[in-house]
Amino acid sequence: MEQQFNVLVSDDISEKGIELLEQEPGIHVDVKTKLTREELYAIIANYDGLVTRSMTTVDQELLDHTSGRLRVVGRAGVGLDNVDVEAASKKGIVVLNTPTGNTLAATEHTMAMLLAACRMIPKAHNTLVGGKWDRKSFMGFELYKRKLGVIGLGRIGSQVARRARGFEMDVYAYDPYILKDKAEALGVKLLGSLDELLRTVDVITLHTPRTPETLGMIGKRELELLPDGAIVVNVARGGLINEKDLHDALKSGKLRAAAVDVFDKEPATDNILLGLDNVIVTPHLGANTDASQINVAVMVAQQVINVLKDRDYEGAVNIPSVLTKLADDFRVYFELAEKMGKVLGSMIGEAIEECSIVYRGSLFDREFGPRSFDVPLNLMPFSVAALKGILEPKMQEGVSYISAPYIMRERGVAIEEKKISQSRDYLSSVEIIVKTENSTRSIVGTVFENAMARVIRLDEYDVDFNPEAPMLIFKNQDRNGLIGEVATLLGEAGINISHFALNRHPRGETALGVVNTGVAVSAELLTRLNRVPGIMNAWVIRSR
Ligand SMILES: NC(=O)c1ccc[n+]([C@@H]2O[C@H](COP(=O)([O-])OP(=O)(O)OC[C@H]3O[C@@H](n4cnc5c(N)ncnc54)[C@H](O)[C@@H]3O)[C@@H](O)[C@H]2O)c1
Ligand SMILES: O=C(O)CC[C@@H](O)C(=O)O
Repeated sequence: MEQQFNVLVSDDISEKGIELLEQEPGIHVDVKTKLTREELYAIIANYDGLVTRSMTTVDQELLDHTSGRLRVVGRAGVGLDNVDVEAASKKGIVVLNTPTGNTLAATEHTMAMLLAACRMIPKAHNTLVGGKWDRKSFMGFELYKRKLGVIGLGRIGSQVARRARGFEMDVYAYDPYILKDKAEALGVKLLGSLDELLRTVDVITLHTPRTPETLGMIGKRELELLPDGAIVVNVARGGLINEKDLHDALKSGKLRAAAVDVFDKEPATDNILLGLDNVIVTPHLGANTDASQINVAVMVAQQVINVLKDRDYEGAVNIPSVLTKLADDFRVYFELAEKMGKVLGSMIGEAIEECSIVYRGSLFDREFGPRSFDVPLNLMPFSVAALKGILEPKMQEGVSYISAPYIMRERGVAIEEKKISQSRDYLSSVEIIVKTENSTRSIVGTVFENAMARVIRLDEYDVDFNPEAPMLIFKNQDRNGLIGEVATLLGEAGINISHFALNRHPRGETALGVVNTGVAVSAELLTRLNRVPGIMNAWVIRSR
């Protein structure tokens, strides 16, 4: 008899997704939305799959009520703010999302918001509905030949750029992680810095994920760089623009208008922007179209079925099945490769052109091919972990073990794997080498006999550390007293150093320091550290 699987749909998703689940033999579906936490705790142990949108919080507490039966959580949409992916991974639960399913909906909403802001359509509508025939107050802003600045030229940013070209706008972009060729193919001019973009364009539209780097990326200083009368659009994520600074720039007339779909805190019913005349707001409607809701529901339903029926699936953000198939010593390498990738990804500030992963030692001689591990692009599982680690600091929610190789390929990054049976200094090691237009960075790690994973070299520095984020890494001119100054600044900020490693460059003059900081160094402290005389560069490696 065919095995039966129970799936709970706990948020409103399109009927089409539910039908797909219902039609699948061996799957029983319950749709129970708006459950209280207690109601959810009481029934979750009966289910093999859970399908959510953003209303169900899948946290440790809920997972503790699953009694080991739950195998997959599917999120219809992109954001995983409501899912504790790490806790799910630890329980071997696959977490899926559908980042491509609502790209066009968010793109079209961006265009709608931009046009509505240019012509103040909501206000004009309200005036007429209120009985006033006022044409004088609504002088519009024409897009033809105006300059659009796209911040983040990924899936949605690229589609917005295409449509803006249809309006015959001159399109510019700032995205340090894509190659010029991609922008050129879209007819977009890629600029080297955010400041340059802001000084160049008349309108900006944001399409980056929310990461520590993009959080607050547009504030008072950045808004000042825009020409007077500029327009700002945000259909990406709350927090990318400082709301108070945006409010002030709208109020002072520095900005002509803003169109905002996403907010620091949602629901945003008492947001500071709501009282302004020249702002257009929508309650996070970017993905709200029939087509996109059908897309994400069908995609998530199909993926959930695939996981439960042991078929191939694409959208997993974690990959517990690979982890559980790897023997213990390889699992340590898998985790090490991801952490090493994260170190390099946090230190690289421009588009990657090549990425090589070199495996040394007979340990890696065996076959790790696709038949055993279902790994995309036939890569070794450790390479996938490394690629995810490299991308994560700049992407977060959009990157998974499955998507990382495809994202790299889409960005034109050449990926190479090499196995060298002999390893000179250690029994085995993994090296990741990343090339960009202006630099090459590399990191080498090994696992000692007691399963202790260590980095043993970073760039040209032989430095031994546990790559456990949060960390601070810095390069400095080798001078007396500098380490003391760094330690004092960290101490003053209440940071308790748990490990400190330092080594000189083989040719002297410079050194590299690695500090395990326990908590992430703030942006402000990083600026102060970068100002210490002799510090050439400092980077923060965050845990999430
Ligand atoms: N409003 C909505 O309902 C809605 C719907 C879908 C997606 N979104 C949001 O839209 C955003 C974009 O989604 P996407 O699918 O295009 O993502 P994507 O991952 O395809 O593209 C994001 C791009 O941002 C770039 N980027 C990262 N850090 C950057 C930085 N510091 N400066 C400039 N560029 C940077 C990346 O290189 C990438 O090219 C995400 O935040 C997503 O959550 C919102
Ligand atoms: O409407 C939703 O579910 C959220 C839309 C979007 O921000 C997402 O995270 O996919």
